[in-house]
Amino acid sequence: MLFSEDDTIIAPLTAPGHGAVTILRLSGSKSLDLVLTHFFNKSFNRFRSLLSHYFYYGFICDEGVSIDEVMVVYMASPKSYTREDVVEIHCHSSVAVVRNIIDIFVRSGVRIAEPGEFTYRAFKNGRIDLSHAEAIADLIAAKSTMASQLALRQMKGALSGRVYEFKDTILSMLALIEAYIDFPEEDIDKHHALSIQRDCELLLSKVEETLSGYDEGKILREGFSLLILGKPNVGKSSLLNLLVGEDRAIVTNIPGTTRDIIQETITLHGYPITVIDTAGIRDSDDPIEQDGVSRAKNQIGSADVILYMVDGSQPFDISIVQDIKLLPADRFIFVVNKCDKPDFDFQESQISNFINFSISVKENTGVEQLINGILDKLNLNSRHHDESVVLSDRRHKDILVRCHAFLKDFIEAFESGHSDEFLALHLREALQALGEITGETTPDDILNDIFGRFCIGK
Ligand SMILES: Nc1nc2c(c(=O)[nH]1)N(C=O)[C@@H](CNc1ccc(C(=O)N[C@@H](CCC(=O)O)C(=O)O)cc1)CN2
Ligand SMILES: Nc1nc2c(ncn2[C@@H]2O[C@H](COP(=O)(O)OP(=O)(O)OP(=O)(O)O)[C@@H](O)[C@H]2O)c(=O)[nH]1
Ligand SMILES: [Mg+2]
Repeated sequence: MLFSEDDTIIAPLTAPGHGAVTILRLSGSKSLDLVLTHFFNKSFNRFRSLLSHYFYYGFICDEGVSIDEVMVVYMASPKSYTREDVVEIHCHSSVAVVRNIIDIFVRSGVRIAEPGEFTYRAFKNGRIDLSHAEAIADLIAAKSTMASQLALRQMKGALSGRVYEFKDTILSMLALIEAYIDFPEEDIDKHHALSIQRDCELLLSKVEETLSGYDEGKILREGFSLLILGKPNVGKSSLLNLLVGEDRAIVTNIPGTTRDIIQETITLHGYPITVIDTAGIRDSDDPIEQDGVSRAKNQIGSADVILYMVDGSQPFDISIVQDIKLLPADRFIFVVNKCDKPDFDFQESQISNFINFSISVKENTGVEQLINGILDKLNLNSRHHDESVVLSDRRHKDILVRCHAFLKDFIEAFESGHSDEFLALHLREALQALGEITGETTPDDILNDIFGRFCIGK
């Protein structure tokens, strides 16, 4: 059982203790009556009723004692966030005031809402589907403009629109096949068979196209990590500072300056990026520095892109080749720094197998090309600002992969002339999978998990 659904619930929509005003939201059939009992105008008379969607000024009182000066808005069912009667009380943010007002309602039988419970009611009452609810959570968590735009597109139905379109196609194929189930002696006529085959192929390619946007969608939503590795003193921390736009890390000309992992999140070309600066890789007797070096190496497995930086004004250190062997070729870029120095002399042949960029952090040259190189490595430049990307959630991706497999099973069974019942089964499995995106067929434990991730008041 997820949440009980017929009681009236209350929670702050905003974080109490921060800012000037806190919004308390009540949802459920008792909301209006209970607020009317405690809401007085400036002459300290009770309001007899409230018009829906109008702001009212007044005082919340408890047994004749005024608790706070507030604004109240009533949203009559079904034109509200939850589709139930909703009343918002906009009160002052004092922790004491907020607690006192909530207490008044709890004493009258109102329950404190669980995280995600208002949105769950909006879902249960059919105002939004599940992918819309998930998009609301994404929007709240969005760290960059592009991530918030992506969430907003999903909220407006970009993903569910596609899912409903897929379902319609499957339903019409199913209708044709089911029509034949009642006449087992009849074979599917050529014309129908051709149209089923064509529809299914087209559908498969649309599902594939949607899936192909996932990598970019995931990066838009969650960003990616950029790990900076290299020998000591090559300019790793200087690059971090340049990208972040402030002196975040200590920079000195003493090799071994950085010891710990330093990470900062920035936005480049709209993508949220976590830049990770590390200790220079070398053998050292200093246990602190050694620990720093192993921390640096531990990041390799999880980083999305790895910059390996060398100092082009120094003779090529052969142990660089050893370092590079640790790095996954598909995720790493070689950067030669300090190209401003007169003794800069880097022999490309030494690393000719790798994509490489010459830069000067000091003079900020070559850095924009490097950034483009990083985005290329993640295939982001080519599809920049692509409105067609609608898939960013692992759950949705896994469902579409399952749906694709069921459709493949179907078309194979169809071409091998399996029974109509068997064919219909594959199509129903595909429909069932799609319903988990929009919420019609999502198991309760997954719903619990999704709504449990919301913050209080949502
Ligand atoms: N004061 C306040 N600000 C807020 C919210 C809120 O609930 N209260 N929101 C959320 O927490 C967000 C806005 N989202 C909302 C989404 C739907 C409805 C709503 O009432 N929808 C109805 C009626 C629409 C209409 O009036 O045309 C519906 O879709 O049927 C309200 C807010 C952000 N700002
Ligand atoms: N000429 C020149 N000097 C640079 C450049 N980038 C960094 N430096 C200098 O190189 C020295 C080392 O820079 P850091 O950024 O501390 O190097 P690091 O790789 O973080 O060093 P560790 O933390 O010791 O591993 C500093 O004196 C920087 O000012 C560059 O592009 N050109
Ligand atoms: Mg450093």
